[in-house]
Amino acid sequence: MLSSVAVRNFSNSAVMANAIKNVTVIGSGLMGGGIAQVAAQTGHNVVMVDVDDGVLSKAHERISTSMKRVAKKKFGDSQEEANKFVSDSLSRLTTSTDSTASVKNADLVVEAIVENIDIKQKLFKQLDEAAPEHTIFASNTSSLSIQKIAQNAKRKDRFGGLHFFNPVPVMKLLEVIRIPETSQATIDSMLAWGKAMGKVTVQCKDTPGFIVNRLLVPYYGEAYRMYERGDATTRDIDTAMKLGTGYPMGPFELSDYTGLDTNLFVIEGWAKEYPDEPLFKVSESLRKLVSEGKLGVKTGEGFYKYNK
Ligand SMILES: CCCCCCC[C@H](O)CC(=O)SCCNC(=O)CCNC(=O)[C@H](O)C(C)(C)COP(=O)([O-])OP(=O)([O-])OC[C@H]1O[C@@H](n2cnc3c(N)ncnc32)[C@H](O)[C@@H]1OP(=O)([O-])[O-]
Ligand SMILES: NC(=O)c1ccc[n+]([C@@H]2O[C@H](COP(=O)([O-])OP(=O)(O)OC[C@H]3O[C@@H](n4cnc5c(N)ncnc54)[C@H](O)[C@@H]3O)[C@@H](O)[C@H]2O)c1
Repeated sequence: MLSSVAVRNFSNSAVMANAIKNVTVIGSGLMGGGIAQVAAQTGHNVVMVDVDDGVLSKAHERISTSMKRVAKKKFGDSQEEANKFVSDSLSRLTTSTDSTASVKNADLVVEAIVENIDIKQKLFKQLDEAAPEHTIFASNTSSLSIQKIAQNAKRKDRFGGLHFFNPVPVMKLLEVIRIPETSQATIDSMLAWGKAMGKVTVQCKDTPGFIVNRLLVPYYGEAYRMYERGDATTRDIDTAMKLGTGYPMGPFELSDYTGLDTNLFVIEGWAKEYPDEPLFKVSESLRKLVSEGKLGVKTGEGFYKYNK
């Protein structure tokens, strides 16, 4: 069942025939859980997939908590409407540990599993054999090439990138990425779906980091080096960027928030693939913190300490 907002958005679009109703999200972690949540909230039928029921049950709990926050903001005055929003949204969300069975009715599959090229390629090869002809495949990868992820899938015209931002229920942006083979009909469907999800879409080619992460990596790198040289403290750099440019978090706060292991993994991967690019140089302070298990907010310490 599509929500009235989703229906209105689709009917405004030229791609009504390709409207996406059934969405399968593979991976129920930080990002997959958020994508599944927003898809269910905006009227899509969602199957959320992960490796075991324990992981799925924790994801379901996180989604339910986050939906209550969204509902409180949306229907502040009316507890009844808020409860209805949460229960209606949750009724559209089912879970599965069988990724191939989960795509049988999918119009769109969004992959948000671990950032590993071999595992992603293997998954899409299996899904390509199991999914209906019309199903669009998309990856939410932060740093890998969509073209490489799509390598083993035959449906390259129905393959692209849909890059969401953390926290998904709050961040308005969705990057829509095309590979050379992606058809215009696929791009149109992905753009219309992004709009139905309540996101603002931007389009770009399949280059490292797309738009946001391509700019974020050098920004982080310069901030880390400024701190390493002793030019300014982490606190002062963060304060400067928040009050001087209006960012909600400074580079060290944001690094701790996204996870220093994730940042290091991305930057190291690019440094290896593009050894002549000085903007992708790995920072020693980042390497040291990760080697000490200080991964940011999730471990209670990164560039800063947090109350767990
Ligand atoms: C090295 C390069 C690679 C990096 C790694 C990969 C990066 C990746 O690919 C791309 C990214 O994501 S880049 C990263 C991109 N991300 C950024 O750049 C993030 C930058 N930071 C921000 O935009 C803000 O600091 C936050 C929105 C995180 C928190 O907002 P705040 O005002 O500071 O603090 P607050 O008081 O907590 O929240 C206020 C209200 O927001 C709502 N709400 C919040 N979380 C929610 C949730 N999970 N559910 C539902 N609702 C949620 C809620 O209404 C809450 O009110 P409540 O009364 O408490 O319910
Ligand atoms: N964390 C971020 O800020 C962020 C932002 C944008 C994009 N991304 C990208 O999104 C993807 C997921 O990141 P995350 O932070 O949600 O990771 P995460 O570790 O929180 O979640 C990944 C989930 O995928 C599951 N999984 C692993 N292999 C699987 C398989 N074969 N089948 C089904 N489930 C499987 C894991 O059990 C885990 O629950 C990555 O590609 C990452 O680069 C991350």
